[in-house]
Amino acid sequence: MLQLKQIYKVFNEGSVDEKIALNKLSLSLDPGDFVTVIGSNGAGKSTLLNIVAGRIIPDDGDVLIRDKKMTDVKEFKRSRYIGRVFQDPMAGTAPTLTIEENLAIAYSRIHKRTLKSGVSSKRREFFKGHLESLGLGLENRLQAKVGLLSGGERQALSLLMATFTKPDILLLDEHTAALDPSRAELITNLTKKLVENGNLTTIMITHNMQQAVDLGNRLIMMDRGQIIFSSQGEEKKKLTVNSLLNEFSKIKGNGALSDRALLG
Ligand SMILES: Nc1ncnc2c1ncn2[C@@H]1O[C@H](COP(=O)(O)OP(=O)(O)OP(=O)(O)O)[C@@H](O)[C@H]1O
Repeated sequence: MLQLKQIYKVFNEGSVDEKIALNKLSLSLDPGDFVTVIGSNGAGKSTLLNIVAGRIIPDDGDVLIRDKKMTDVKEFKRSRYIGRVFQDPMAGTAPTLTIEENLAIAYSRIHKRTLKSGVSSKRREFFKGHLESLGLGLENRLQAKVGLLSGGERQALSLLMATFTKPDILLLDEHTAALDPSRAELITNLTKKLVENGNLTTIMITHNMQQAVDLGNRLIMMDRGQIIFSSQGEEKKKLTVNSLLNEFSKIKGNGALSDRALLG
């Protein structure tokens, strides 16, 4: 579904601030793969997502989605293939528009010709059905302005908007990090459900090791622009936070490394 081939990205090349963000990174995801991404600050995790989304163009290497080269496909065009949820609950939705208007915009991303002024009753029922699946009662607040929702509700809506159009790739950029623990748990559970139901190919960055271990069928650890550890299938199911920390210490050759060193 997604292939990243030898992706190389350097910022401020040739200056004292030169930073190799991704160093010939390769990754291949099958349909339905759900990979959690961990790594220290500056490891290149966000750059990776930005390159998949088309926000950043790599200096070298290829991005392929469904075997189609994305090199010349601009970010706004890629949004047809890609759903994304950011850390900031304010980032994925329009506050001055209603819940159903926000959903209509997300829907129009893939069904261009169906964008009309107003929302038809059939479409409204469709939206309601999806909102019900969140279990937050938002299906009864279709006309509420999104700016009035709580951070957790807004992030749940962002998640729904990013997934209900069944994107080829779902990108989750620390999307639970800004929420309080109970809301974060709610969004984590919703993520699990929506990804499983839609069999969505997903990349999720997290600084929460437990979340990285619990979610998905694959896990990668990044450091200095490279994947330094990767686990999947049965092996991934057996991972624990401690075994991951041990793995990181072994690779970095420093037994004294702490959770904090890995998570930044
Ligand atoms: N637009 C940019 N200009 C210059 N340097 C950048 C830019 N974006 C990222 N970098 C640098 O590239 C490296 C990788 O950054 P990136 O944000 O991808 O890391 P990250 O793993 O997501 O880190 P964090 O966990 O702190 O968010 C860092 O050293 C960062 O300072």
